[in-house]
Amino acid sequence: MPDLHPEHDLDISVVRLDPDLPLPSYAHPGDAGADLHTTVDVHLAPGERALVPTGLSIALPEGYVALVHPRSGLAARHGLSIVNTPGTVDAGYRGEIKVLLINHDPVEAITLARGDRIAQLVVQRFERARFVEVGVLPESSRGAGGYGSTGTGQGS
Ligand SMILES: O=c1ccn([C@H]2C[C@H](O)[C@@H](COP(=O)(O)OP(=O)(O)OP(=O)(O)O)O2)c(=O)[nH]1
Ligand SMILES: [Mg+2]
Repeated sequence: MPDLHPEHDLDISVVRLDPDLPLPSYAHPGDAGADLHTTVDVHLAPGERALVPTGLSIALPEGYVALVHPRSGLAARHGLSIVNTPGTVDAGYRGEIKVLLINHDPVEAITLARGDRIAQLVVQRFERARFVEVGVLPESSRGAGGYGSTGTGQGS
């Protein structure tokens, strides 16, 4: 798959714990999410969840995080999602990346086969914050408004 901007690519070391399954891969140039595969067959009854192995361990450079996101097609068609979406893979984590899948469909079971694409990994830079305690916060236009404070219509 040709890259849109190969100069922007970031090398990430990957160990395949299951050498028969592929590395994470982007379906199209410019995609944010690289697909992850299950190494096992999975059967999820309605409402059931399972921690599913991907057969991958990675070493992210410091200052990067990998987020495990659901795939929208599986979500729309079958109600498949991730309990802790997005899952957070820390830069120091060397264990196997796992996906906490859940079947949100009220009646249909979901069956996945070893090798199926179950989630997508988005690699991002992040800021490490220093939490500086103060007595009073600077004012802002929003203030403490939230949870629907601006309404649900077309606006003012
Ligand atoms: O969807 C996920 C979420 C996390 N992890 C791995 C990588 C991450 O670095 C580690 C810990 O995740 P998190 O911090 O979300 O879990 P925790 O419950 O806070 O556990 P811990 O106390 O180990 O941080 O588990 C995954 O493989 N998949
Ligand atoms: Mg944690």
